[in-house]
Amino acid sequence: MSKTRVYELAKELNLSSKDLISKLNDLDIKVKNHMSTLEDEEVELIMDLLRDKPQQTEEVHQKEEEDIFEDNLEDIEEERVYKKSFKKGSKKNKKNNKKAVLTEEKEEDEIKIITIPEFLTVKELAEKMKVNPTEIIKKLIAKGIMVTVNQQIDFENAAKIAEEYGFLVDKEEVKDELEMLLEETPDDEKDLQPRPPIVTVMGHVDHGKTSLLDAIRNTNVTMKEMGGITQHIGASVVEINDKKIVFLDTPGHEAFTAMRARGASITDIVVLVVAADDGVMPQTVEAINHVKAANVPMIVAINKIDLPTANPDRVKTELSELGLVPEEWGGNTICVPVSAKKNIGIDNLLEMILLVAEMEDLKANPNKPARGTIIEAKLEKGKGPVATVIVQNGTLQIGDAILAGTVYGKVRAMLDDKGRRIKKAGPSMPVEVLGFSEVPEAGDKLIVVEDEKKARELAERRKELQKEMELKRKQKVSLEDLFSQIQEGSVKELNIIIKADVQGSVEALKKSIEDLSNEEVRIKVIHGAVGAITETDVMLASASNAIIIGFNVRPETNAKNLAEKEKVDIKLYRIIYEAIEDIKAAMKGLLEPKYKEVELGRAEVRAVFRVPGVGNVAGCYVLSGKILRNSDIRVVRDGIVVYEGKIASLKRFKDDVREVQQGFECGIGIDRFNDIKEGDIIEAYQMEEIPR
Ligand SMILES: Nc1nc2c(ncn2[C@@H]2O[C@H](COP(=O)(O)OP(=O)(O)OP(=O)(O)O)[C@@H](O)[C@H]2O)c(=O)[nH]1
Repeated sequence: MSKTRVYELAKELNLSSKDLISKLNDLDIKVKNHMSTLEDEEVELIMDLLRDKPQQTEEVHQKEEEDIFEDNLEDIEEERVYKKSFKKGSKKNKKNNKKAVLTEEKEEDEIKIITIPEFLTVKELAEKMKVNPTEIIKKLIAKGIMVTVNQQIDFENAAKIAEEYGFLVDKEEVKDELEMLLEETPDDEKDLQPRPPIVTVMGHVDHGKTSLLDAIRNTNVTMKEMGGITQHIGASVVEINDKKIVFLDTPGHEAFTAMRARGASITDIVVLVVAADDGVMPQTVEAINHVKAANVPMIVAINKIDLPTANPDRVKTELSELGLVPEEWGGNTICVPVSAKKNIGIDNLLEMILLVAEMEDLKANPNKPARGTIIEAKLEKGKGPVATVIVQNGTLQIGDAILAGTVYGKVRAMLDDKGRRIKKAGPSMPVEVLGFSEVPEAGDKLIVVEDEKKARELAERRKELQKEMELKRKQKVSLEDLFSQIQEGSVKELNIIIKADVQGSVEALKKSIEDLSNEEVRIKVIHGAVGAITETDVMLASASNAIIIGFNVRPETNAKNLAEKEKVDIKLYRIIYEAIEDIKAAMKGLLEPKYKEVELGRAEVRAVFRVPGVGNVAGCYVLSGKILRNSDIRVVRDGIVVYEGKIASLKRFKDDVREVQQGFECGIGIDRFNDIKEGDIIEAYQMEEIPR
């Protein structure tokens, strides 16, 4: 018995295969695609039913046949290419130690996200999902959509297919001209040339960051030849073995993370200074955590080795305890002993920086218009707005039309770090640029555009957009919406910063919180330390999209304001169990806070009076908001909560009052708390029910 293929019958009936398939399906005759075969009875049945139906033109048929032919050919080709690329892909992935992509054996529970534009070809969709395009064509045909690999399908159909493969689908946003300009087109490998590394120095207070930077600048041969005149432009260039290294002049992880939070990650290598006589200190740990979060390579400079009390081995032991095992002990942390004061080991340190730079394979394309980042900017008398730019790719030249944030201009003059006028600045080079219309902001990206008119136009457009953007500003992850973000697939890793009153609590919280990781979300404590929540913590949270958990500590006022601005979620707890329960509940989507704390005001204790029969009364000045007689209060000493309770008495002079406003003095007696001290902050708050 001969078998008829769907497309043959379609031709016979002058129908498109798509129409025929849908009719067959209506008749409960299940066929998958145009290549499926039909039994004779089925052919007869359909012929009977469709005999009188309108005819399809010959051209449509011709086209369809051609498509099918082309389709089959391309399928074979695609299959070949696909197999090849898959083999290559998996090898490469293995090498890069990345998660294996796609495939027959892909993990079932892995969350896969795909971004699909308004229109894309079957081939593009197949590449995005790393599946065989033939499979997609089959699925589309089954839906009655006849396409070939190179034909476009719309977002809706592509999304349906992607969902069948278990992908979570995101729609690619249409980018406007500004965004397109900001997006850098990747360079061809052949156009890339090595560029100098950009280095930031970090470390604990007084461990010698500034001295080390000075020593580095002074050992520099070129500098000596030049007579050693440095001009402060925010970064300096040193040369060793004919190779350049760029040092950012503002040491410390605060500046580093603040830039990162603004999306300006310019540091290639970090030099962590640890004093050999003092060892690893709290800010050393903080710096390490900031660097780890940014995933930047780090070299340790063990400083002050000239001191008789220096103990480099102790530093190495302490570093090892933090997971930074020195190379000489079998690890991969480069440690260089130095003395900034006595000029020992500086050259060695510079050589190590070059070595790491080489391993990092830092490259850029000097032969194209520049892109860079503003690292400092100010208004200077006689010069107008000046800004230091670090060129990150391309070359900046005199006369270039530039755009940085909402500021535009034309490069009128450029000065290098030695104060010399220069005409062009290549990759990694810091230069002071004159010619901006206004003072740009540090952290702004600088791009070169075709002419000044365009730069001005774009700057103005950006100003308008800025207001909108301010509103739409990327909402960081918060505990309340964690669950929906997990479901959307936008959160796979939840970063947390822990600040607590004692180290024991930091450790306990860290352990219990990290244990909550499941297959959907990995919880990672990126930083944990003792003390109040600072602006730096908020910046780190902002840069790493983290939530801050404060245990028995409070945010500093500036940190609180910054958190609001940066949309960083700060959660404060007094009981470890509650913190853990909240995160657990948030991960399951069950977190429904019924009450919210509303701050009323803050008062500073300026004097403490002993009132016989009553106890201690705090003479206070209301710094902000107001203090209510019936408000809940907490006493905060150096950022740490020392007591929580109620007000026992609130007085203005001798009179009992119901409230005291900002800017007034008052006497506050605290219920069951006598240990009040000068300098304490009394925070007044109320619990408000949150409507569901
Ligand atoms: N003996 C000795 N003293 C050093 C060395 N390096 C720095 N110092 C001293 O250590 C002190 C602190 O050095 P700075 O360079 O100011 O340290 P810093 O890390 O920049 O300090 P902050 O900017 O306050 O964080 C100064 O008194 C320096 O003279 C060194 O190699 N040996």
